[in-house]
Amino acid sequence: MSERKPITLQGLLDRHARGEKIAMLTCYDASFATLLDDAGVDALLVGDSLGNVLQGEASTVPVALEHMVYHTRCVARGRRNAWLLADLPFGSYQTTPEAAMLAAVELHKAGAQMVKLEGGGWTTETVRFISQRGIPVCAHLGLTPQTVTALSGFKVQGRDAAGAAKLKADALALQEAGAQMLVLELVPSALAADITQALSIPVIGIGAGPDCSGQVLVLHDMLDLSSGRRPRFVKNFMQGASSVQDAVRRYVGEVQAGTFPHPELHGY
Ligand SMILES: Nc1nc(=O)c2c([nH]1)NC[C@@H]1CN(c3ccc(C(=O)N[C@@H](CCC(=O)O)C(=O)O)cc3)CN21
Ligand SMILES: CC(C)C(=O)C(=O)O
Ligand SMILES: [Mg+2]
Repeated sequence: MSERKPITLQGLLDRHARGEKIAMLTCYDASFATLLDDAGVDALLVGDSLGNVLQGEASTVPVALEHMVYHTRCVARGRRNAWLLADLPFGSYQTTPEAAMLAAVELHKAGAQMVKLEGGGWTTETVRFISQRGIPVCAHLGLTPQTVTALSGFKVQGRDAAGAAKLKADALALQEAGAQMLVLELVPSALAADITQALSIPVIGIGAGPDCSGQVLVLHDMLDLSSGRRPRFVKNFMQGASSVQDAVRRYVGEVQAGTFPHPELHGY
């Protein structure tokens, strides 16, 4: 692994063009950044899920920009080669594209190579604004946890024909607006496959079936460190693993081979 070179945006898009799956995990500190990177993880996401797994909050809503900047800096110091993304937290991009840009600049200066924001059609203007000004953007559709209140819970999205059509139209609009990656969360596998086929940018799934361009999980979930109920899309990679490093290597191997997620065990 040590001969790996830092992944650039072009390198990531080239891998996608060759049909290689992208293995992403969330990461919040320097120690794990180095471990995950050495285990072959392609992309590290400083997720606002740190609100849940680090801060003990019930949702990602309370997470502040300063928290995201702090953890992005921690991960950036430990990272060697993996592509580094960070979530724009709730409130930092909803008001205006200008406000979103200022928040994106803070994350970018802290080391994030790409910023991720949640939401459909209304975010296209913001995605265009940020990406045109030099910071790569990842969109996030399907279950958007920051709007869990309005969505009335953590539920599968795009189940009916109208919802599915809206999701696909939003995905195409976001790609057109300059998004260079899309996270698709908690949608039926067939819909995720259809959207992945329709887009040229990589689509990273979480609870979206095996036919995406790559996968992401929350680190604490796949290492079985999250107490309580686990969503069905999670697999415990510590089961049968000899170490954390081994568990992460297995995750990378299964994502690259297309054997995780299993359509019946982890799909909708
Ligand atoms: N630890 C952790 N893991 C995550 O995957 C995660 C976070 N935190 N925080 C932010 C969001 C919230 N996410 C969630 C939260 C709950 C469900 C959930 O309860 N899913 C159920 C019901 C789905 C349904 O049937 O509608 C499931 O069985 O998957 C899914 C995703 C994903 N993200
Ligand atoms: C689950 C991923 C996609 C995320 O947004 C997060 O960890 O915050
Ligand atoms: Mg997030």
